[in-house]
Amino acid sequence: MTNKAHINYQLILEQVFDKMTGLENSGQVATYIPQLAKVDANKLGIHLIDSEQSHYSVGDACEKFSIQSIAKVLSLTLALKARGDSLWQRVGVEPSGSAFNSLVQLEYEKGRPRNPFINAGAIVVCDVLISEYRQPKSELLKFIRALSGNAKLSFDPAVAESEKRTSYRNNALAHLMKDFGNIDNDIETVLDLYCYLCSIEMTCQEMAQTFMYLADNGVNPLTGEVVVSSIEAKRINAIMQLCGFYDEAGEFSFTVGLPGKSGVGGGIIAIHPKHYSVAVWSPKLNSKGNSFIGMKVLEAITTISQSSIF
Ligand SMILES: NC(=O)CC[C@H](N)C(=O)O
Repeated sequence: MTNKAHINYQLILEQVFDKMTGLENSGQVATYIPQLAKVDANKLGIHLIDSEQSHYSVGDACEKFSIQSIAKVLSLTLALKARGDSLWQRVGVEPSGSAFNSLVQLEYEKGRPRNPFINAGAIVVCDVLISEYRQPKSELLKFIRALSGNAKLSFDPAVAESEKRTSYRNNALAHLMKDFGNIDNDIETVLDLYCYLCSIEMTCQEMAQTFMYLADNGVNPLTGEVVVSSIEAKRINAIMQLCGFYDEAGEFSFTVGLPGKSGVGGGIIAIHPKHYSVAVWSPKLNSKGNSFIGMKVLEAITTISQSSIF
């Protein structure tokens, strides 16, 4: 990796953090998963790791939160390792332009989700993981623990069970896809894995570390292990760029200019390939389900440091 030498990221993060405390946050915490509504809405953490493995941190960067849809990048990576290019027969790589849990396109497009980051696509990816692994939950944890360097990372069963009880839309998506022949396994088993996947908890620091393989051509910089080929890392970043924010992917590209992925827990991961990975957490969401302050933080970081991919 090359380094954007001499950028003082710590100073930039502190500047950005101060700027955010003065900003009105008109977002709302997600309440449709009841357990998520219990979070302290005023948290803000940012953590950046550069190409030399230097860490920069401000605010609540060491507090755990529910990573929700950000985990879909990790399940996709594991499924790609198992299936390679044949995975794309089941799920596409086009932006949806729709909400993360929308049903509309799925019927028109015969049960093949537009991409792996909308709920329908991530549910198909979970179906693939169940077909590939005897114990997909442990396999996922093993994979994510190796990336993060933390052998204790885990699911939050309270969040997973809370989501399972209220997962009406995800049930509808899974049933529709089963009808089109795009779900092989039992729907309850698939949704169980999906809800546990979304319930993984991490701190901003752990998240920035976990995703460093996408800043480092597919290599886990902690171990030197090749997680995916550089071509696959490029492709995953490309899908994040185009699909990581649902119907706000254009806005994220426009204002931030990095591949990224959001979750309804208020987290966002963004990658500057070959330079850094940055995680931000602020629980209140805008109307598209993306962290209101998180988007502003990343816009400020790429603007002040003049380091976007564009
Ligand atoms: N955008 C998200 O983070 C959504 C994930 C959430 N678990 C859901 O399925 O609704």
